[in-house]
Amino acid sequence: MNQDLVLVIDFGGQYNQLIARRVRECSVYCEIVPYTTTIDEIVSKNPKGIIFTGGPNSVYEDGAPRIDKKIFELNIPILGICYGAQLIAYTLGGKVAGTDIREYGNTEVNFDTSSLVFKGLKEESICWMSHTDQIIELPEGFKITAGSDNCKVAAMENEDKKIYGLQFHPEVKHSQYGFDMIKNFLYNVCGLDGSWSMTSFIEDKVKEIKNIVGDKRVICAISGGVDSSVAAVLVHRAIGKQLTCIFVDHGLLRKNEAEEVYSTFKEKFDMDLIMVDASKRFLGKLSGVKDPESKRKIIGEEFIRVFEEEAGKLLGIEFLVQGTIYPDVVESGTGTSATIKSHHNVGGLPEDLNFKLIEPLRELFKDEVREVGRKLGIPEDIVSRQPFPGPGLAIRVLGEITEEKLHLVRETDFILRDEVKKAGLDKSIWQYFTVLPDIRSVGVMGDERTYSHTIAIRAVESVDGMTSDWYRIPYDVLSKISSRIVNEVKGINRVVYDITSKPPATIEWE
Ligand SMILES: Nc1ncnc2c1ncn2[C@@H]1O[C@H](COP(=O)(O)OP(=O)(O)OP(=O)(O)O)[C@@H](O)[C@H]1O
Ligand SMILES: O=c1[nH]c(=O)c2[nH+]cn([C@@H]3O[C@H](COP(=O)(O)O)[C@@H](O)[C@H]3O)c2[nH]1
Ligand SMILES: NC(=O)CC[C@H](N)C(=O)O
Ligand SMILES: [Mg+2]
Repeated sequence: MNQDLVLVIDFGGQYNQLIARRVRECSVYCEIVPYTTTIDEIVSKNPKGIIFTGGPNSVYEDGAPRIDKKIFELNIPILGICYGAQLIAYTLGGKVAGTDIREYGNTEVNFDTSSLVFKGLKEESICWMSHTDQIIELPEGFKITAGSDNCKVAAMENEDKKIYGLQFHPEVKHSQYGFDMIKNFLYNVCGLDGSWSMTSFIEDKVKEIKNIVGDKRVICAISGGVDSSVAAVLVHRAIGKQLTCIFVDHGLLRKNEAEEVYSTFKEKFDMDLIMVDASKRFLGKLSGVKDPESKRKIIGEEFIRVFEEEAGKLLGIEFLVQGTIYPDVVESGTGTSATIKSHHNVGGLPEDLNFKLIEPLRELFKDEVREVGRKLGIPEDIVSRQPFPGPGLAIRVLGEITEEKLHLVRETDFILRDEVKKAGLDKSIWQYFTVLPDIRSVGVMGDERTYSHTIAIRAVESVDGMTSDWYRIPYDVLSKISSRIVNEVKGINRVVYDITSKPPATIEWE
Protein backbone atom coordinates (compact mmCIF):
# COMPACT_ATOMS: atom_id res chain seq x y z
CA MET A 1 0.00 0.00 0.00
CA ASN A 2 1.28 3.44 -0.75
CA GLN A 3 -0.45 5.32 2.05
CA ASP A 4 1.27 6.41 5.23
CA LEU A 5 1.25 3.67 7.81
CA VAL A 6 1.58 3.65 11.57
CA LEU A 7 2.58 0.38 13.19
CA VAL A 8 1.21 -0.56 16.60
CA ILE A 9 3.54 -3.07 18.23
CA ASP A 10 1.60 -5.41 20.45
CA PHE A 11 2.99 -6.27 23.90
CA GLY A 12 -0.18 -8.03 25.04
CA GLY A 13 -2.11 -5.07 26.45
CA GLN A 14 -5.85 -5.03 26.97
CA TYR A 15 -6.49 -1.87 24.98
CA ASN A 16 -4.37 -2.50 21.90
CA GLN A 17 -7.30 -2.58 19.54
CA LEU A 18 -8.42 0.75 20.91
CA ILE A 19 -5.08 2.28 20.05
CA ALA A 20 -5.45 1.12 16.45
CA ARG A 21 -8.97 2.54 16.30
CA ARG A 22 -7.93 5.91 17.63
CA VAL A 23 -5.17 6.14 15.04
CA ARG A 24 -7.65 5.41 12.26
CA GLU A 25 -10.07 7.90 13.79
CA CYS A 26 -7.31 10.44 13.16
CA SER A 27 -7.54 9.40 9.46
CA VAL A 28 -4.19 7.63 9.59
CA TYR A 29 -3.92 4.03 8.46
CA CYS A 30 -2.52 1.60 10.99
CA GLU A 31 -1.81 -2.05 11.58
CA ILE A 32 -1.07 -4.07 14.72
CA VAL A 33 1.89 -6.46 14.68
CA PRO A 34 3.27 -8.70 17.46
CA TYR A 35 6.39 -7.60 19.33
CA THR A 36 8.23 -10.55 17.81
CA THR A 37 8.16 -8.85 14.39
CA THR A 38 11.76 -8.39 13.23
CA ILE A 39 13.36 -5.03 12.55
CA ASP A 40 13.68 -5.98 8.86
CA GLU A 41 9.97 -6.68 8.64
CA ILE A 42 9.21 -3.41 10.37
CA VAL A 43 11.48 -1.46 8.03
CA SER A 44 9.97 -3.16 4.97
CA LYS A 45 6.56 -1.78 5.92
CA ASN A 46 8.01 1.74 5.93
CA PRO A 47 5.99 3.05 8.89
CA LYS A 48 5.84 6.78 9.53
CA GLY A 49 5.32 6.22 13.24
CA ILE A 50 5.46 3.37 15.76
CA ILE A 51 3.40 2.88 18.91
CA PHE A 52 4.32 0.40 21.65
CA THR A 53 1.25 -0.87 23.52
CA GLY A 54 0.81 -1.65 27.20
CA GLY A 55 1.22 -5.18 28.52
CA PRO A 56 0.81 -7.34 31.61
CA ASN A 57 4.52 -8.01 32.23
CA SER A 58 7.20 -6.14 34.11
CA VAL A 59 10.05 -5.16 31.77
CA TYR A 60 12.77 -6.02 34.26
CA GLU A 61 11.62 -9.64 34.72
CA ASP A 62 13.16 -12.58 32.88
CA GLY A 63 11.13 -13.56 29.86
CA ALA A 64 9.34 -10.21 29.57
CA PRO A 65 8.68 -9.14 25.97
CA ARG A 66 11.50 -6.94 24.71
CA ILE A 67 12.37 -5.07 21.54
CA ASP A 68 15.52 -4.84 19.47
CA LYS A 69 17.40 -1.66 20.47
CA LYS A 70 17.94 -0.91 16.76
CA ILE A 71 14.36 0.24 16.50
CA PHE A 72 15.40 3.47 18.22
CA GLU A 73 18.00 4.13 15.53
CA LEU A 74 15.57 4.07 12.59
CA ASN A 75 14.66 7.73 12.96
CA ILE A 76 10.97 6.76 13.06
CA PRO A 77 8.94 8.54 15.79
CA ILE A 78 8.00 6.21 18.65
CA LEU A 79 5.25 6.53 21.24
CA GLY A 80 5.30 4.07 24.14
CA ILE A 81 2.19 3.59 26.22
CA CYS A 82 2.42 2.20 29.79
CA TYR A 83 4.45 -1.01 29.37
CA GLY A 84 5.61 0.54 26.10
CA ALA A 85 6.92 3.60 27.92
CA GLN A 86 8.60 1.45 30.56
CA LEU A 87 10.19 -0.61 27.78
CA ILE A 88 11.65 2.51 26.19
CA ALA A 89 13.14 3.58 29.52
CA TYR A 90 14.51 0.09 30.27
CA THR A 91 15.96 -0.52 26.81
CA LEU A 92 17.68 2.86 26.60
CA GLY A 93 19.39 2.55 29.98
CA GLY A 94 16.86 4.07 32.36
CA LYS A 95 15.42 2.23 35.35
CA VAL A 96 11.99 0.69 35.93
CA ALA A 97 10.92 -0.80 39.24
CA GLY A 98 7.91 -2.15 41.07
CA THR A 99 6.56 0.23 43.70
CA ASP A 100 4.19 -0.07 46.66
CA ILE A 101 1.89 2.54 45.23
CA ARG A 102 -0.32 1.29 42.48
CA GLU A 103 -2.27 3.65 40.28
CA TYR A 104 -5.52 2.36 38.81
CA GLY A 105 -8.22 4.44 37.18
CA ASN A 106 -8.78 8.19 37.00
CA THR A 107 -5.74 10.16 38.04
CA GLU A 108 -4.98 13.87 37.94
CA VAL A 109 -1.90 14.57 35.85
CA ASN A 110 0.09 17.79 35.29
CA PHE A 111 1.55 18.47 31.89
CA ASP A 112 4.31 20.49 30.32
CA THR A 113 2.33 21.87 27.39
CA SER A 114 5.43 22.90 25.51
CA SER A 115 5.76 19.22 24.54
CA LEU A 116 4.60 18.54 20.97
CA VAL A 117 2.35 15.77 22.30
CA PHE A 118 0.60 18.00 24.85
CA LYS A 119 0.50 21.13 22.74
CA GLY A 120 -2.73 23.11 22.97
CA LEU A 121 -4.05 20.98 25.86
CA LYS A 122 -4.75 21.87 29.51
CA GLU A 123 -1.90 21.91 32.03
CA GLU A 124 -3.88 19.60 34.28
CA SER A 125 -6.32 16.87 33.27
CA ILE A 126 -7.63 13.43 34.20
CA CYS A 127 -5.84 10.41 32.74
CA TRP A 128 -6.52 6.70 33.08
CA MET A 129 -3.72 4.83 34.86
CA SER A 130 -3.27 1.08 35.18
CA HIS A 131 0.17 0.16 36.47
CA THR A 132 2.26 -0.98 39.40
CA ASP A 133 5.70 -0.43 37.88
CA GLN A 134 7.21 3.01 37.43
CA ILE A 135 10.05 4.62 35.54
CA ILE A 136 12.35 5.70 38.37
CA GLU A 137 15.34 6.81 36.31
CA LEU A 138 15.17 8.41 32.88
CA PRO A 139 17.36 7.23 30.04
CA GLU A 140 19.96 9.71 28.80
CA GLY A 141 18.61 12.56 26.71
CA PHE A 142 15.07 12.31 28.12
CA LYS A 143 13.11 14.77 30.22
CA ILE A 144 9.93 14.51 32.28
CA THR A 145 6.89 16.14 30.66
CA ALA A 146 4.08 15.05 32.97
CA GLY A 147 3.64 13.88 36.55
CA SER A 148 1.00 12.91 39.07
CA ASP A 149 0.98 12.76 42.88
CA ASN A 150 2.07 9.13 42.91
CA CYS A 151 4.00 8.93 39.68
CA LYS A 152 6.85 11.30 38.96
CA VAL A 153 7.30 10.16 35.37
CA ALA A 154 3.78 10.17 33.96
CA ALA A 155 5.35 11.16 30.64
CA MET A 156 8.87 11.53 29.27
CA GLU A 157 10.39 12.42 25.93
CA ASN A 158 13.46 12.88 23.85
CA GLU A 159 12.30 15.46 21.36
CA ASP A 160 15.41 15.28 19.19
CA LYS A 161 15.05 11.53 18.71
CA LYS A 162 11.24 11.79 18.54
CA ILE A 163 10.74 9.20 21.28
CA TYR A 164 7.84 9.67 23.69
CA GLY A 165 6.55 7.65 26.64
CA LEU A 166 3.22 7.93 28.45
CA GLN A 167 2.60 6.02 31.68
CA PHE A 168 -1.18 6.45 31.37
CA HIS A 169 -3.50 5.19 28.63
CA PRO A 170 -4.43 7.94 26.16
CA GLU A 171 -6.48 5.45 24.09
CA VAL A 172 -9.28 4.95 26.65
CA LYS A 173 -12.14 7.41 26.80
CA HIS A 174 -11.51 8.07 30.50
CA SER A 175 -8.34 9.96 29.59
CA GLN A 176 -9.84 13.41 29.03
CA TYR A 177 -7.50 14.61 26.30
CA GLY A 178 -6.06 11.22 25.36
CA PHE A 179 -7.37 11.32 21.82
CA ASP A 180 -5.81 14.76 21.30
CA MET A 181 -2.47 13.46 22.53
CA ILE A 182 -2.53 10.61 20.01
CA LYS A 183 -3.52 13.09 17.32
CA ASN A 184 -0.68 15.40 18.36
CA PHE A 185 1.79 12.54 18.15
CA LEU A 186 0.58 11.60 14.67
CA TYR A 187 0.30 15.12 13.27
CA ASN A 188 2.94 17.12 15.18
CA VAL A 189 5.60 14.47 15.71
CA CYS A 190 5.16 12.02 12.82
CA GLY A 191 4.14 14.84 10.45
CA LEU A 192 1.14 12.91 9.13
CA ASP A 193 -1.70 14.82 7.53
CA GLY A 194 -4.70 12.59 8.25
CA SER A 195 -5.51 12.02 4.60
CA TRP A 196 -6.41 8.36 4.90
CA SER A 197 -10.04 7.37 4.45
CA MET A 198 -12.06 4.27 3.72
CA THR A 199 -12.05 5.37 0.08
CA SER A 200 -8.28 5.24 -0.08
CA PHE A 201 -8.43 1.92 1.78
CA ILE A 202 -10.64 0.52 -1.00
CA GLU A 203 -8.43 1.85 -3.79
CA ASP A 204 -5.28 0.46 -2.19
CA LYS A 205 -6.82 -2.94 -1.49
CA VAL A 206 -8.14 -3.25 -5.04
CA LYS A 207 -4.64 -2.57 -6.42
CA GLU A 208 -3.05 -4.95 -3.94
CA ILE A 209 -5.48 -7.78 -4.75
CA LYS A 210 -4.97 -7.30 -8.51
CA ASN A 211 -1.22 -7.59 -8.00
CA ILE A 212 -1.40 -10.67 -5.81
CA VAL A 213 -3.90 -12.58 -7.91
CA GLY A 214 -2.69 -11.78 -11.44
CA ASP A 215 -4.59 -14.01 -13.85
CA LYS A 216 -5.27 -16.77 -11.31
CA ARG A 217 -8.72 -17.79 -10.14
CA VAL A 218 -10.11 -17.24 -6.69
CA ILE A 219 -12.93 -18.59 -4.51
CA CYS A 220 -14.61 -16.56 -1.81
CA ALA A 221 -16.25 -18.11 1.25
CA ILE A 222 -19.52 -16.26 1.49
CA SER A 223 -22.04 -16.49 4.31
CA GLY A 224 -24.50 -13.76 3.40
CA GLY A 225 -23.13 -11.82 6.38
CA VAL A 226 -21.60 -8.37 6.37
CA ASP A 227 -17.91 -9.25 6.34
CA SER A 228 -17.91 -11.79 3.54
CA SER A 229 -20.25 -9.69 1.39
CA VAL A 230 -17.93 -6.71 1.72
CA ALA A 231 -14.85 -8.88 1.08
CA ALA A 232 -16.46 -10.43 -2.00
CA VAL A 233 -17.51 -7.11 -3.53
CA LEU A 234 -14.05 -5.67 -2.89
CA VAL A 235 -12.31 -8.63 -4.52
CA HIS A 236 -14.83 -8.66 -7.36
CA ARG A 237 -14.03 -5.01 -8.01
CA ALA A 238 -10.38 -6.03 -8.35
CA ILE A 239 -10.61 -9.20 -10.44
CA GLY A 240 -14.20 -9.51 -11.71
CA LYS A 241 -15.01 -12.84 -13.32
CA GLN A 242 -11.93 -14.59 -11.91
CA LEU A 243 -13.92 -14.83 -8.67
CA THR A 244 -16.41 -17.56 -7.70
CA CYS A 245 -18.30 -17.38 -4.39
CA ILE A 246 -19.13 -20.45 -2.34
CA PHE A 247 -21.84 -20.60 0.28
CA VAL A 248 -21.88 -23.63 2.55
CA ASP A 249 -25.03 -24.88 4.24
CA HIS A 250 -23.51 -26.71 7.19
CA GLY A 251 -26.85 -27.60 8.73
CA LEU A 252 -26.21 -25.01 11.45
CA LEU A 253 -27.95 -22.08 9.80
CA ARG A 254 -30.99 -20.19 11.06
CA LYS A 255 -34.51 -20.89 9.87
CA ASN A 256 -34.90 -20.20 6.10
CA GLU A 257 -31.37 -18.78 5.97
CA ALA A 258 -29.98 -20.83 3.07
CA GLU A 259 -32.84 -19.86 0.74
CA GLU A 260 -32.73 -16.23 1.83
CA VAL A 261 -28.98 -15.87 1.36
CA TYR A 262 -29.20 -17.46 -2.08
CA SER A 263 -32.02 -15.25 -3.34
CA THR A 264 -30.56 -12.02 -1.88
CA PHE A 265 -27.19 -12.80 -3.42
CA LYS A 266 -28.68 -13.51 -6.85
CA GLU A 267 -30.79 -10.38 -6.69
CA LYS A 268 -28.18 -7.92 -5.41
CA PHE A 269 -24.86 -9.11 -6.81
CA ASP A 270 -23.55 -9.89 -10.24
CA MET A 271 -21.17 -12.63 -9.11
CA ASP A 272 -21.02 -16.41 -9.59
CA LEU A 273 -22.29 -18.37 -6.62
CA ILE A 274 -22.10 -22.06 -5.77
CA MET A 275 -24.30 -23.41 -2.97
CA VAL A 276 -23.07 -26.53 -1.21
CA ASP A 277 -25.28 -28.64 1.02
CA ALA A 278 -22.76 -30.07 3.47
CA SER A 279 -25.08 -30.48 6.44
CA LYS A 280 -24.70 -34.24 6.72
CA ARG A 281 -20.93 -34.20 6.88
CA PHE A 282 -20.74 -31.31 9.37
CA LEU A 283 -23.34 -32.82 11.69
CA GLY A 284 -21.66 -36.22 11.35
CA LYS A 285 -18.28 -34.83 12.40
CA LEU A 286 -19.84 -32.94 15.31
CA SER A 287 -21.81 -35.89 16.61
CA GLY A 288 -21.11 -36.47 20.30
CA VAL A 289 -18.68 -33.52 20.56
CA LYS A 290 -19.29 -31.38 23.64
CA ASP A 291 -16.28 -29.11 24.07
CA PRO A 292 -16.69 -25.63 22.52
CA GLU A 293 -13.14 -25.36 21.23
CA SER A 294 -13.31 -28.85 19.68
CA LYS A 295 -16.53 -27.91 17.92
CA ARG A 296 -14.96 -24.75 16.55
CA LYS A 297 -11.88 -26.56 15.25
CA ILE A 298 -13.94 -29.31 13.61
CA ILE A 299 -16.08 -26.69 11.87
CA GLY A 300 -13.04 -24.65 10.79
CA GLU A 301 -11.43 -27.71 9.24
CA GLU A 302 -14.61 -28.97 7.59
CA PHE A 303 -15.22 -25.61 5.93
CA ILE A 304 -11.77 -25.83 4.35
CA ARG A 305 -12.31 -29.43 3.20
CA VAL A 306 -15.53 -28.39 1.48
CA PHE A 307 -13.79 -25.41 -0.18
CA GLU A 308 -11.00 -27.72 -1.36
CA GLU A 309 -13.47 -30.11 -2.95
CA GLU A 310 -15.30 -27.32 -4.70
CA ALA A 311 -12.06 -25.68 -5.82
CA GLY A 312 -11.02 -29.03 -7.30
CA LYS A 313 -14.02 -28.89 -9.61
CA LEU A 314 -13.16 -25.38 -10.82
CA LEU A 315 -9.50 -25.79 -11.85
CA GLY A 316 -6.68 -23.33 -11.27
CA ILE A 317 -7.88 -22.03 -7.90
CA GLU A 318 -4.98 -20.78 -5.75
CA PHE A 319 -6.64 -18.30 -3.45
CA LEU A 320 -9.38 -18.35 -0.84
CA VAL A 321 -11.00 -15.07 0.20
CA GLN A 322 -12.44 -14.90 3.71
CA GLY A 323 -14.25 -12.06 5.42
CA THR A 324 -11.98 -12.25 8.45
CA ILE A 325 -11.98 -9.10 10.61
CA TYR A 326 -9.75 -7.99 13.46
CA PRO A 327 -11.82 -9.34 16.40
CA ASP A 328 -11.73 -12.82 14.80
CA VAL A 329 -7.94 -12.57 14.77
CA VAL A 330 -7.38 -11.17 18.24
CA GLU A 331 -9.88 -13.46 20.00
CA SER A 332 -8.31 -16.50 18.34
CA GLY A 333 -5.05 -15.52 20.08
CA THR A 334 -2.12 -13.78 18.42
CA GLY A 335 0.72 -15.18 20.44
CA THR A 336 0.68 -12.05 22.60
CA SER A 337 -3.06 -11.93 23.28
CA ALA A 338 -4.72 -14.91 24.96
CA THR A 339 -7.00 -17.29 23.05
CA ILE A 340 -10.54 -16.43 24.09
CA LYS A 341 -12.16 -18.59 21.43
CA SER A 342 -10.90 -19.98 18.14
CA HIS A 343 -12.89 -18.28 15.43
CA HIS A 344 -13.46 -20.92 12.76
CA ASN A 345 -11.83 -18.79 10.04
CA VAL A 346 -8.62 -18.08 11.98
CA GLY A 347 -7.82 -20.25 15.00
CA GLY A 348 -9.99 -23.06 13.60
CA LEU A 349 -8.13 -23.38 10.30
CA PRO A 350 -6.38 -26.72 9.69
CA GLU A 351 -2.58 -26.76 9.48
CA ASP A 352 -2.51 -28.30 6.01
CA LEU A 353 -4.25 -25.45 4.28
CA ASN A 354 -3.81 -25.65 0.52
CA PHE A 355 -4.96 -22.15 -0.31
CA LYS A 356 -3.26 -18.80 -0.10
CA LEU A 357 -5.58 -16.63 1.94
CA ILE A 358 -6.82 -13.22 0.89
CA GLU A 359 -8.34 -11.38 3.83
CA PRO A 360 -8.69 -7.72 2.89
CA LEU A 361 -10.60 -6.79 6.07
CA ARG A 362 -8.28 -8.49 8.53
CA GLU A 363 -7.23 -5.26 10.20
CA LEU A 364 -10.65 -3.65 10.47
CA PHE A 365 -13.36 -3.57 13.11
CA LYS A 366 -16.98 -4.34 12.32
CA ASP A 367 -18.17 -0.74 12.12
CA GLU A 368 -15.27 0.09 9.82
CA VAL A 369 -16.20 -2.88 7.59
CA ARG A 370 -19.73 -1.52 7.41
CA GLU A 371 -18.35 1.84 6.34
CA VAL A 372 -16.33 0.17 3.57
CA GLY A 373 -19.47 -1.71 2.52
CA ARG A 374 -21.47 1.50 2.23
CA LYS A 375 -18.69 3.13 0.21
CA LEU A 376 -18.76 0.11 -2.13
CA GLY A 377 -22.48 0.65 -2.66
CA ILE A 378 -23.63 -2.54 -0.94
CA PRO A 379 -27.34 -2.25 -0.03
CA GLU A 380 -28.04 -1.06 3.52
CA ASP A 381 -30.05 -4.16 4.49
CA ILE A 382 -26.92 -6.28 3.96
CA VAL A 383 -24.47 -3.80 5.50
CA SER A 384 -26.53 -3.34 8.66
CA ARG A 385 -27.38 -7.02 9.16
CA GLN A 386 -26.67 -8.35 12.62
CA PRO A 387 -23.58 -10.60 12.77
CA PHE A 388 -24.03 -14.35 12.65
CA PRO A 389 -21.01 -16.48 13.57
CA GLY A 390 -19.59 -18.89 11.02
CA PRO A 391 -20.01 -21.93 13.34
CA GLY A 392 -23.68 -20.95 13.48
CA LEU A 393 -26.06 -22.67 15.82
CA ALA A 394 -23.35 -25.16 16.83
CA ILE A 395 -22.11 -22.63 19.39
CA ARG A 396 -25.63 -21.74 20.52
CA VAL A 397 -26.54 -25.31 21.40
CA LEU A 398 -24.29 -25.71 24.42
CA GLY A 399 -22.61 -29.07 24.70
CA GLU A 400 -23.61 -31.91 22.43
CA ILE A 401 -25.47 -30.99 19.24
CA THR A 402 -28.55 -32.94 18.17
CA GLU A 403 -31.17 -32.29 15.49
CA GLU A 404 -33.76 -31.86 18.24
CA LYS A 405 -31.71 -29.18 20.01
CA LEU A 406 -30.96 -27.39 16.75
CA HIS A 407 -34.68 -27.33 16.09
CA LEU A 408 -35.32 -25.67 19.47
CA VAL A 409 -32.75 -22.92 18.87
CA ARG A 410 -33.90 -22.38 15.30
CA GLU A 411 -37.57 -21.97 16.19
CA THR A 412 -37.00 -19.80 19.26
CA ASP A 413 -34.53 -17.61 17.38
CA PHE A 414 -37.10 -17.16 14.64
CA ILE A 415 -39.70 -15.95 17.15
CA LEU A 416 -37.20 -13.62 18.80
CA ARG A 417 -36.23 -12.07 15.46
CA ASP A 418 -39.87 -11.73 14.46
CA GLU A 419 -40.85 -9.92 17.67
CA VAL A 420 -37.76 -7.70 17.67
CA LYS A 421 -38.65 -6.64 14.15
CA LYS A 422 -42.30 -6.04 15.02
CA ALA A 423 -41.21 -3.87 17.95
CA GLY A 424 -39.06 -1.82 15.54
CA LEU A 425 -35.89 -2.74 17.44
CA ASP A 426 -34.07 -4.67 14.71
CA LYS A 427 -31.94 -1.65 13.73
CA SER A 428 -31.11 -0.69 17.32
CA ILE A 429 -29.97 -3.99 18.80
CA TRP A 430 -26.46 -4.88 17.63
CA GLN A 431 -26.96 -8.64 17.90
CA TYR A 432 -29.75 -10.81 19.31
CA PHE A 433 -30.34 -14.54 19.38
CA THR A 434 -31.39 -17.46 21.53
CA VAL A 435 -29.16 -20.00 23.22
CA LEU A 436 -29.96 -23.49 24.43
CA PRO A 437 -28.11 -24.16 27.68
CA ASP A 438 -27.79 -27.81 28.43
CA ILE A 439 -30.30 -27.76 31.31
CA ARG A 440 -33.84 -28.82 32.03
CA SER A 441 -36.13 -27.57 34.73
CA VAL A 442 -39.54 -28.32 36.19
CA GLY A 443 -42.60 -26.47 35.01
CA VAL A 444 -46.36 -26.81 35.05
CA MET A 445 -48.33 -26.61 31.82
CA GLY A 446 -52.05 -27.35 31.59
CA ASP A 447 -51.94 -28.60 35.18
CA GLU A 448 -49.33 -31.16 34.16
CA ARG A 449 -45.74 -31.36 35.35
CA THR A 450 -43.13 -30.70 32.67
CA TYR A 451 -39.41 -31.29 32.77
CA SER A 452 -38.12 -29.46 29.73
CA HIS A 453 -35.47 -27.25 28.20
CA THR A 454 -34.63 -23.68 29.15
CA ILE A 455 -33.98 -21.08 26.45
CA ALA A 456 -31.86 -18.01 27.03
CA ILE A 457 -32.28 -14.74 25.18
CA ARG A 458 -29.11 -12.80 24.42
CA ALA A 459 -29.32 -9.24 23.08
CA VAL A 460 -26.41 -6.83 23.13
CA GLU A 461 -25.42 -3.34 22.14
CA SER A 462 -21.92 -2.84 20.82
CA VAL A 463 -19.86 -0.89 18.32
CA ASP A 464 -17.25 -3.39 17.31
CA GLY A 465 -18.08 -6.65 19.08
CA MET A 466 -14.98 -6.34 21.27
CA THR A 467 -16.96 -5.09 24.24
CA SER A 468 -20.70 -5.01 24.71
CA ASP A 469 -23.48 -4.33 27.15
CA TRP A 470 -26.76 -6.23 27.38
CA TYR A 471 -29.57 -4.52 25.57
CA ARG A 472 -32.53 -3.34 27.65
CA ILE A 473 -35.38 -4.83 25.59
CA PRO A 474 -38.64 -3.33 26.98
CA TYR A 475 -40.45 -5.66 29.40
CA ASP A 476 -43.61 -5.87 27.30
CA VAL A 477 -41.60 -7.03 24.28
CA LEU A 478 -39.73 -9.58 26.40
CA SER A 479 -43.00 -10.78 27.82
CA LYS A 480 -44.46 -11.31 24.34
CA ILE A 481 -41.33 -13.19 23.22
CA SER A 482 -41.38 -15.38 26.31
CA SER A 483 -45.00 -16.37 25.99
CA ARG A 484 -44.72 -17.04 22.26
CA ILE A 485 -41.66 -19.24 22.83
CA VAL A 486 -43.24 -21.46 25.47
CA ASN A 487 -46.55 -21.60 23.61
CA GLU A 488 -45.19 -22.27 20.14
CA VAL A 489 -42.06 -24.32 20.70
CA LYS A 490 -42.74 -27.69 22.21
CA GLY A 491 -39.99 -28.77 24.59
CA ILE A 492 -39.33 -25.34 26.16
CA ASN A 493 -40.88 -24.47 29.51
CA ARG A 494 -38.67 -21.64 30.70
CA VAL A 495 -37.15 -18.48 29.18
CA VAL A 496 -34.32 -16.50 30.79
CA TYR A 497 -32.62 -13.23 29.83
CA ASP A 498 -28.83 -12.89 29.80
CA ILE A 499 -27.86 -9.66 31.59
CA THR A 500 -24.06 -9.84 31.40
CA SER A 501 -21.79 -7.44 29.60
CA LYS A 502 -18.59 -8.34 27.69
CA PRO A 503 -16.27 -8.50 29.53
CA PRO A 504 -16.67 -10.54 31.70
CA ALA A 505 -18.92 -12.69 29.47
CA THR A 506 -18.56 -12.95 25.68
CA ILE A 507 -21.42 -12.31 23.28
CA GLU A 508 -21.84 -15.94 22.21
CA TRP A 509 -22.02 -18.53 24.98
CA GLU A 510 -19.37 -20.86 23.52
N1 LIG B 1 -21.90 -20.64 5.68
C1 LIG B 1 -20.74 -20.19 5.20
N2 LIG B 1 -20.32 -20.51 3.96
C2 LIG B 1 -19.15 -20.07 3.47
N3 LIG B 1 -18.32 -19.27 4.16
C3 LIG B 1 -18.67 -18.90 5.39
C4 LIG B 1 -19.90 -19.32 5.99
N4 LIG B 1 -19.97 -18.79 7.22
C5 LIG B 1 -18.85 -18.07 7.39
N5 LIG B 1 -18.06 -18.12 6.31
C6 LIG B 1 -16.74 -17.48 6.13
O1 LIG B 1 -16.17 -17.18 7.41
C7 LIG B 1 -15.98 -15.77 7.54
C8 LIG B 1 -16.22 -15.32 8.96
O2 LIG B 1 -17.58 -15.47 9.31
P1 LIG B 1 -18.32 -14.28 10.04
O3 LIG B 1 -19.63 -14.74 10.48
O4 LIG B 1 -17.37 -13.68 11.03
O5 LIG B 1 -18.44 -13.18 8.93
P2 LIG B 1 -19.67 -12.87 7.98
O6 LIG B 1 -20.64 -13.97 8.05
O7 LIG B 1 -19.11 -12.58 6.64
O8 LIG B 1 -20.23 -11.55 8.59
P3 LIG B 1 -21.13 -11.41 9.90
O9 LIG B 1 -20.15 -11.22 11.02
O10 LIG B 1 -21.89 -10.20 9.61
O11 LIG B 1 -21.95 -12.61 10.07
C9 LIG B 1 -16.96 -15.17 6.56
O12 LIG B 1 -16.60 -13.86 6.23
C10 LIG B 1 -16.86 -16.13 5.42
O13 LIG B 1 -15.70 -15.89 4.66
O1 LIG C 1 -17.37 -15.89 12.06
C1 LIG C 1 -17.30 -16.04 13.24
N1 LIG C 1 -16.68 -17.15 13.64
C2 LIG C 1 -16.60 -17.52 14.91
O2 LIG C 1 -16.03 -18.57 15.20
C3 LIG C 1 -17.20 -16.61 15.86
N2 LIG C 1 -17.30 -16.64 17.20
C4 LIG C 1 -17.98 -15.50 17.58
N3 LIG C 1 -18.28 -14.78 16.50
C5 LIG C 1 -18.95 -13.46 16.47
O3 LIG C 1 -17.98 -12.51 16.90
C6 LIG C 1 -18.56 -11.50 17.75
C7 LIG C 1 -17.89 -11.53 19.11
O4 LIG C 1 -18.26 -12.74 19.71
P1 LIG C 1 -17.87 -13.22 21.16
O5 LIG C 1 -18.10 -12.07 22.09
O6 LIG C 1 -18.77 -14.38 21.44
O7 LIG C 1 -16.45 -13.62 21.10
C8 LIG C 1 -20.05 -11.85 17.81
O8 LIG C 1 -20.71 -11.06 16.84
C9 LIG C 1 -20.10 -13.33 17.47
O9 LIG C 1 -21.34 -13.72 16.89
C10 LIG C 1 -17.80 -15.43 15.43
N4 LIG C 1 -17.83 -15.15 14.12
N1 LIG D 1 -0.93 -1.49 31.63
C1 LIG D 1 0.37 -1.76 31.51
O1 LIG D 1 0.94 -1.69 30.44
C2 LIG D 1 1.03 -2.26 32.75
C3 LIG D 1 2.53 -2.30 32.65
C4 LIG D 1 3.19 -3.04 33.82
N2 LIG D 1 2.81 -4.41 33.79
C5 LIG D 1 2.81 -2.36 35.15
O2 LIG D 1 2.09 -2.94 35.91
O3 LIG D 1 3.26 -1.29 35.41
MG1 LIG E 1 -21.48 -14.60 9.69
